[in-house]
This record gives sequence, structure tokens and C-alpha cells, in this order.
Amino acid sequence: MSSNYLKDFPLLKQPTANGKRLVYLDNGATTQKPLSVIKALEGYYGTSNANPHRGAYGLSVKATELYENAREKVRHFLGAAKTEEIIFTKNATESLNLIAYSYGLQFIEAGDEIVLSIAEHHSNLVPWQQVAKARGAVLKYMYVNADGVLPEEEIEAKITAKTKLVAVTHVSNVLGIVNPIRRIAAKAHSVGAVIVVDGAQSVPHLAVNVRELDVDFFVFSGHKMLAPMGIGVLYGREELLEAMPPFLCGGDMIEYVEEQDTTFAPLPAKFEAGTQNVGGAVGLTAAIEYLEQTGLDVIEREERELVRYAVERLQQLPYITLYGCGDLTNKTGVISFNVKDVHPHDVSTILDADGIAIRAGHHCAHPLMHYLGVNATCRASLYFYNTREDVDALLDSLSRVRGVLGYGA
Ligand SMILES: Cc1ncc(COP(=O)(O)O)c(CN[C@@H](CS)C(=O)O)c1O
Repeated sequence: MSSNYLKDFPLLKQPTANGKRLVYLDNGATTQKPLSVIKALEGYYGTSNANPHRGAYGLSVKATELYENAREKVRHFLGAAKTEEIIFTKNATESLNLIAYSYGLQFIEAGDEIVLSIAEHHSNLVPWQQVAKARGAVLKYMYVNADGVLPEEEIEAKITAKTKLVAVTHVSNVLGIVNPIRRIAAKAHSVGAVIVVDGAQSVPHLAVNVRELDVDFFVFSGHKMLAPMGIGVLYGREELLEAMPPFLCGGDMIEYVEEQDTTFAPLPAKFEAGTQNVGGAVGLTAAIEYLEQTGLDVIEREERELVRYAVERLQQLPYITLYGCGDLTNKTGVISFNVKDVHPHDVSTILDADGIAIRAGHHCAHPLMHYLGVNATCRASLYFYNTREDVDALLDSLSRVRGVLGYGA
């Protein structure tokens, strides 16, 4: 893993509060930002900021152009057919809620089944619980195997003629396993169901083409792929978005408002109420440019090499339990683990003293934690700018955790 990316990431070069070299291994939560993204934000607010779509003056026209250029950049990045199929939101969570409350409440009926995987993040699980309760639908789960992989027999058995919607993560934020989306989409469509894919942990790490995957909805958050916080994306097939009622109502999303009723603006504006995050969209444009210049194939390859190195070293520690690391064939850089006798929060605190930033907790995945038989885990989530030296630092610090707490080796 080359560390020549570090020159682009100011935050990764600064020491931690206690003067240690920062080893940032929480990329599943959010990624750090390259200078090109930071400068894009500065440039927008320094030269081009205005409220888009509303002003007839030059600055507003410029802001509108930047915003709509960002939409075209995302369309191309996801391989979508039309810019009308790209909706900007705040984040993946808002995108998933938009689908649940607009598509779900409109088209799911009593007795219909909604199929999830047990590895869903709460953002792609709790909204569907609300829809199931509101409409009298049934929630069913596809369960992963001991290696965190979704078996073919679960896909085949759980998606049936009663299934109306399948909502599944492309990559689990706990297990890091890449799910067989094309296969799941084919099965969903064979029974007349739609498929919603949560791409929050896949889009930053591997090339995604929504038409090749044949998905109906696909979401992601910009901040997990080098972009600023506050900008997210919902992709939806045009015909489905056209049939859906608005999610949020107000300015920009209307065509005409009378005292008792309103006609709505065409796509994508129908789903973009109020003043939009133009700065975030400009930052997302710069983030996509950075990823495309680096190469998602390069990112995926380098990450797989690094995760293999990390897992091989972790497997040599007898007091470490790994989750989702038995089959590395389709695995991104997410590594969940526990240290014998030590709570993940204590592991994280001890690692922090050595400059190492990992996540500890339930990772917004309570049902998966319960299924794995744990309350919480530690999680190191690698990205292309991490290095073998970062992994070695993690292992060195982990080797001291039990000793620090008096458990011996
Ligand atoms: C698979 C998946 N799906 C949705 C979300 C929500 O992303 P937002 O940008 O917060 O809306 C996340 C964010 N997971 C963070 C925070 S819990 C993590 O540390 O794993 C995710 O991983």
C-alpha cells in the first residue's frame, strides 16, 4: 500500500492531541478529505455562492450551474441513465427514509413482505419497520453464514411471491462483505418486487454501476467517500420516482400552489424541497474527481491487499475474535473484532492513547450484534490512504491492550 496519498490529506499529517502519529482507521464512519475537496468548498463560498434555481442574476445562475453539474457528475459516476434519476439529500439515511416514506407507504399493502438482510444498518432497517407497522406488512430477514456471507439458499428461500420490496446493504458496515446484488435484484424482480440498495459502504470502495446491478433504488453518503458531510444521493428508476409522492414539501419543489392544492415540479426538483446544499454538491464533484483520478479499481485492489495483510496478522493473536473474516474473496476494508476479556470501548481508549482511531460499539446494527452473539465489537475500517505501517501500529498497540489491563499476554 503506497503512502503517496498522504500528501493530499492535511488532517492525516497532523499529530494527535498527545503528539502521536494519527493512525485513522474509522473510514466506515467518515473519510478524511483531500485538499482538492477542501479547496473546492473554499472556492465555491469565496466566489460562487448564491441561492440556486431562484435568482435571475449571474451569481445565482452560476450556483445553479455548479449544482446541476454535480448532478451530472453523480449520474456518470453511478452509471445512471438520466440526471432526473439523481436526487440530492442530506445523507444515506435521508435517502432511505425518502424511499420508505414515499415509495413504501404508497405501494406496500397489508400482508406484503419486506425482505431485509440481518446485516442492515439501522438506517436501512428502522424505516422499513415503520412502513411495515403503518401498512400491516411483514418484515423478513435473510441471515448471513458464519463468514458473514449471504448464502444463495437464503436469497432463494426468503424472497417469494409475497415479497414487495427487498432492502439490502451492498456492503455491511460491520462485516465488510460485498453482497451479490445482481443476484438479489434478479430474484426480487422475478417475483415482481423492487430492490433498494444501501451503498454507503460500497461506493467509496468499489466501482458501482446501478444499471449493471439492475437495482431500482441506490443510496450513498458523500462524507464516506471524501466529500463534505451534509450531501447524500438517492438514485431511483425514473418511472418509480415519477409515481412517488413528494417526501418533503416547500420551496422549489412546486409548480403552482393554490389555496387548497398544489401541483409539483418535475424530477428531480419534486424531491429537493428548500435551499439545497450547493457547497456540499461542489465538494462531492471534487471528491468524485479525486476517486476517478485515483481509480476505483486501484482503490479496491489496494484495499483488498491491505485487509488481507491485516487479517493475516490479526489471526495470529489468540485473544482476538474476528467477525466476517473467514472468506476474504468479496471483502472491503472493514474488520470487526473483539479482544478477549476487554470491552471494545476500553480497547478503543487504549488504542487512542497510541494515536490509533477505531470505532467501538454496536455500529448502528443492533440486530446483527444480537445475531453474532455480542453486544459490541471493535472495528478498524481501512481506506486506500492507509498503509501497512498503519496496520502494524494497530497490531503493536493491540498486543499491549490486555497487558495494560493486567490480563497478561
Ligand atoms: C451501511 C450504512 N448505511 C447507512 C449509514 C448511514 O450513513 P449516514 O451518512 O449517517 O446517513 C451508514 C453509516 N455508518 C456509520 C455510522 S453508524 C459507521 O460508522 O458505520 C452505513 O454504514
